[in-house]
Amino acid sequence: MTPASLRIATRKSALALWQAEHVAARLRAAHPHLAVELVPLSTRGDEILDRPLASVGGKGLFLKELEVAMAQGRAELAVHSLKDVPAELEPGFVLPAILPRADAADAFVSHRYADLAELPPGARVGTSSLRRQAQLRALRPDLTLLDLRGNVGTRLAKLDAGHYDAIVLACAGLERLGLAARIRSRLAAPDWLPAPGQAAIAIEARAGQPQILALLAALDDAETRATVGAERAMNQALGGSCTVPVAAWCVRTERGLHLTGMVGDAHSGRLLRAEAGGSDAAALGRDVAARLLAQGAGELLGLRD
Ligand SMILES: NCc1[nH]cc(CCC(=O)O)c1CC(=O)O
Repeated sequence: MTPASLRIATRKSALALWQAEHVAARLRAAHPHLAVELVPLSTRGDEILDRPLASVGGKGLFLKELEVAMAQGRAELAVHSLKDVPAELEPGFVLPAILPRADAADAFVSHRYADLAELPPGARVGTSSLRRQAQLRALRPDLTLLDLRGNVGTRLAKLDAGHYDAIVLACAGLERLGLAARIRSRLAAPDWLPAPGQAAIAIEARAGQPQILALLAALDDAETRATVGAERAMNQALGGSCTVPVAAWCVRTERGLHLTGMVGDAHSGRLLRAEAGGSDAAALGRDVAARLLAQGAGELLGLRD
């Protein structure tokens, strides 16, 4: 039986609520008779704010409580930033829809400086992402990298309070929150790569409910699924989650999918890069992962903790 209403489990940050509202609006537009409501919840990833996420460990820190809500029948779906979704889902869960990707670049945000090159030697840059730290180290070994956790608003407030000369955030998050004016410059491919799946919103639901999954699949964007699928397959083959210094960027060209991948070391700034083309997203992801491993990526990934 087709359900008359759907409940969306979401985190309570402004960005998460924006994304859940966006999905709710898209679902109402696709299914005019469907009632859609939000179920805001707190996750461990939101509560632990005093440590870098990489040190908290455990994949899916932002997902667990939302999956519990779905398992207990308190919600039919959850909305996530795809980059926070581990390459391997918990058993019994699927991603019936991946929405069209927004700007996947990172943003350089600063009051005094227009871009990375303008920063004076030793400038203080805030980010707790090992992926961003590794790329900053590689491009500017002189910088002082400082931890910066919290939701987007908290991070901007810490920059505004003078704790940093610049910070790095996702462009997509700033744009969704109406904060695009804070972007001084974009850190983008080919010089800089995003997290696998960055800027894509994913819907998660329990497997085995064909009617519900069919309603949700109406929002799926096949093109985004293919490109982020390659990025996530690469990450999975490297054993990655959002807490390892792995970056990936896949685009569609006239000749098919093209994937560039990177593995870095946040301390030394050593970066390994590989790229390849292909037609099958999963095979392409494994291909680029194998090229990175052949260059010694396993050692870098093992070194990180
Ligand atoms: N880790 C937090 C997170 N998860 C997704 C986004 C941005 C939105 C997106 O990538 O879809 C952010 C904020 C950031 O990295 O600045």
